[in-house]
Amino acid sequence: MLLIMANQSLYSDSTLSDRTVHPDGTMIAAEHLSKSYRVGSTDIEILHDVSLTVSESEVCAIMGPSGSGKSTLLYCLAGLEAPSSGDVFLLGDSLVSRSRRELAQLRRTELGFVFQSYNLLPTLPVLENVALPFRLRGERVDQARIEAALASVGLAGRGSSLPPSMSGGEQQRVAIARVLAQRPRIVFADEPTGALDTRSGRLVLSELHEIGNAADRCVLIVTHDPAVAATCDRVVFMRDGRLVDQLAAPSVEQVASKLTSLSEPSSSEQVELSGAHVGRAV
Ligand SMILES: Nc1ncnc2c1ncn2[C@@H]1O[C@H](COP(=O)(O)OP(=O)(O)OP(=O)(O)O)[C@@H](O)[C@H]1O
Repeated sequence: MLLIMANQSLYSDSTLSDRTVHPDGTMIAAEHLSKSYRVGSTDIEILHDVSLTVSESEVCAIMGPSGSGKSTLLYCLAGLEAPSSGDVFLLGDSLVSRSRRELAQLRRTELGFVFQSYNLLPTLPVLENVALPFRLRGERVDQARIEAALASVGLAGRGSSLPPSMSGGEQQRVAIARVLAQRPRIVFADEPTGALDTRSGRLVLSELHEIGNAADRCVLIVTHDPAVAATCDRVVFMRDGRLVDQLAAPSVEQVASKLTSLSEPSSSEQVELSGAHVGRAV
C-alpha cells in the first residue's frame, strides 16, 4: 500500500499547461506505415501499411506471433527506426518531418523507453542511472522523485548499488524507475515484465498503468504474455507485419484464444479480418 501511495504522488502534481495532445486526444498515430530492411541485395518488407492510433490515457498492448513485427512497429512508432513509407505522429507532430536533432529532443523530453536491453551505465550507481535523463536535459535532479520511483518498483534503499551487482529483474526495475521518475508523456515498453518475478511484474505493470491512464499520457506495451495484455485497455494483434485485429479490455482467455488462432495457418476468415483492418486506424 505504501508503495502505491508513493507512486500516486509521482503523478499528482504534473502540470498540464503545456499540453500539445492532438485535439481529438490522439497521442500516437501511425499512418500507412511500412518498413523494409535490406538483406543482401533484397529489400524485405517487415511492416505492411500499418495504421494505428493510441489515445490519451490509454494503455495499449501489441501482441502477435514471434517475428510478426511487434518490436519493429514499436521502434518505428518511437522514432528509433525510420519508416520506409508512411508517417508517425507523436503528440500531433510528424516524425518524418523532424530532423535527427528534433527527434532526439522529443525523446529526451516527452518519451520513455522500457526495452529489453536495460541501457544502464554499469559504472554508475542506481541513483545516478535514474538521474541521467534529468542531467541530459540540463535540469535539476529531483532526488525525491527518484527515490519515490525506486520505491514504487520495490528498490527503496538500493540507490548506491551498481547495476552489474543486481539481477536481471532488478536492473529492469531500475530502467523502469528511470522512466517513472521522468514522467514522460508516452512510454514505449518492449516486454517490460519479461525478466521479472510475478510480484515485481505486478508492481511494474501497476506503475505503467498509473502513467498510461493519467491525463495527457499513454503507454504502448509489446508483450507475449496474455496476462499482461489482459490488464490493458486495448490489445492490437499483429500477424506477418500487419495489424489484423484488436480487442478492448479483453480477458486472459480471449487474448490467449486470439493468439492461438493467429498462430494457426491462415483461414479465409483471418484473411478477411486482416483485410478489413489494414489501412485504417484501429
Ligand atoms: N535490422 C533488421 N534487419 C533485417 N531483418 C530484421 C531486422 N529487424 C527485424 N528484422 C526481421 O523482421 C521480422 C520482425 O521482427 P520483430 O523483432 O519486429 O518481430 P517480433 O514480433 O517483435 O518478434 P519476437 O516476438 O520474436 O520478438 C523478423 O523476421 C526479423 O528477423
